[in-house]
Amino acid sequence: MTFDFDLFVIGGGSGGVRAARIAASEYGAKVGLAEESRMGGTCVIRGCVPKKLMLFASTGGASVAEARGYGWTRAEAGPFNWTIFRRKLDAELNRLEGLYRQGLSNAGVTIHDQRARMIDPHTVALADGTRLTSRYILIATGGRPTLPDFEGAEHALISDDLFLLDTLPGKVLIVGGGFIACEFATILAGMGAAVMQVHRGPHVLRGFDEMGRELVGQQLREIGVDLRLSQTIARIELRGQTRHVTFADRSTGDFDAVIVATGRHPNTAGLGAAEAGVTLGPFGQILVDEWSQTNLPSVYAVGDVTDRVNLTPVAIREGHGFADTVFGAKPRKVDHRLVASAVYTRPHELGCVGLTEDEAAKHRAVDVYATSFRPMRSLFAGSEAKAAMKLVVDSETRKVLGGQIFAPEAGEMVQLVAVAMGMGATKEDFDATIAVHPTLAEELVTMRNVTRRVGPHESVPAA
Ligand SMILES: Cc1cc2nc3c(=O)[nH]c(=O)nc-3n(C[C@H](O)[C@H](O)[C@H](O)COP(=O)(O)OP(=O)(O)OC[C@H]3O[C@@H](n4cnc5c(N)ncnc54)[C@H](O)[C@@H]3O)c2cc1C
Ligand SMILES: NC(=O)c1ccc[n+]([C@@H]2O[C@H](COP(=O)([O-])OP(=O)(O)OC[C@H]3O[C@@H](n4cnc5c(N)ncnc54)[C@H](O)[C@@H]3O)[C@@H](O)[C@H]2O)c1
Repeated sequence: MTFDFDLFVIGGGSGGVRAARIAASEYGAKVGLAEESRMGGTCVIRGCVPKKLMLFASTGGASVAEARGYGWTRAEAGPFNWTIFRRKLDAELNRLEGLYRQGLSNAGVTIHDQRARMIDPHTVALADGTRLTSRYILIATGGRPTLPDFEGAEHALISDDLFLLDTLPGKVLIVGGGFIACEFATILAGMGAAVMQVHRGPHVLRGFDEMGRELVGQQLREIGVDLRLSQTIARIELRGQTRHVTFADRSTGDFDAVIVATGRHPNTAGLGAAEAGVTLGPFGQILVDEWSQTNLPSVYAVGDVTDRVNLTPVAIREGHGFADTVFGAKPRKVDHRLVASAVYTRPHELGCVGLTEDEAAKHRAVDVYATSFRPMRSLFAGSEAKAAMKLVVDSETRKVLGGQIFAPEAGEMVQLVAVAMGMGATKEDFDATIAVHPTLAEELVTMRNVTRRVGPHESVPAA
């Protein structure tokens, strides 16, 4: 049987672009790709990249305050100009989108700037009605924000909208306690908005290590966010330009904008995958095996649409692994166990890798090494902000099972801890490493004493 393509990719985000480019440029496959919006997907256009640039912009005030603490007595940030930032942000995203397109074109990928839907295990239909056949189909359609079901939810913004604002709202309500809610509360507070954040649970960042959950919540309050825990939103009413919000406990508040960041779900609605015979999970995710293959031999899926670990580098690795396996005869699975990540809050961010203390202690005896201190740089400038680090160590094998870092640029540090842990480093390997001084990261190799022992040998007191 002949096909129009060897591979047809649905979705031009992190996973889809990488798979298409590698299959075409390294393995000579004839590849088509459909993207219904902008090339680059969530990360480049409405996720990691613009978010981090906004974060950098939001730290101007804090940097200047620190400079004053070092003797630059007349340092003054003045007001933040969103219009100038937006113009530069748009230009940067256009540049990056151009690079993604160029990369695909250079690799010989045929780009279709429209929505695609699956018809059968070898056929897709484009929005203009064109039908195309392919030996393999890769679904890489990502995820979409989940809107909670409350009255007036249509008056709320989602994270996609924040990069397109014409003006910065003065008074903002953020709903949620995950990555996105905590990062945007930090960003908007840094840019000068009055921010209230409501989260239904007792601590932000469900699923993270307790240490980080408590410290991020505390820091949000310290930077001026009015964090309300165990609280939810019941209704939004539009009163002129104002969002009048009623909370679950019947208290009310008026805001210029309400931002909902209550999770994301796999983007499979209207995709035709289920109708074509692909098995979906209960949340609409495409079910795949360790090779990213669905129940249909010709159909694979990578990235957020599979709801494994929803991060850009994971989607990229899955897309690359798929291309190597299917077109390069180099079978490559993705190991999802030791994926490091960071929550970009300020002044300290949270870097995490491996097991949390509670996860590790469920099945084995664990030694926890923890430290908390005021970093030299901010302390000198007059800040009381505390950094914290934790290593979770298997008592028997001495392997480091998890690392938590709450500090400036913790994402940069935890990346390197992940390398050591991937190589199976023990606590003694960390101890044998001579510190770089004076740095924050040296604490990772100088924590000598066990702070506590948890798990099956919990009764044994720490030395
Ligand atoms: C605000 C925010 C901040 C984030 N920050 C980080 C971060 O700091 N670090 C990190 O690692 N991750 C971050 N993420 C997560 C990261 O963006 C995703 O994990 C990553 O983009 C997933 O890549 P993907 O290829 O699976 O999907 P996506 O990048 O979402 O790409 C899917 C693409 O498919 C297109 N599409 C969908 N359906 C169709 C169709 N039927 N036809 C044609 N095209 C279609 C979409 O338009 C989209 O471009 C963030 C996410 C958000 C929302
Ligand atoms: N720095 C990063 O790497 C980064 C940053 C942002 C996003 N992301 C990715 O994007 C994903 C989505 O982020 P997110 O913050 O939207 O999701 P999340 O799953 O991290 O958090 C969702 C939050 O919404 C709350 N929630 C859910 N339903 C609710 C309801 N009905 N009412 C009130 N609260 C409700 C949850 O309790 C939770 O706190 C993340 O899981 C992550 O994979 C990564």
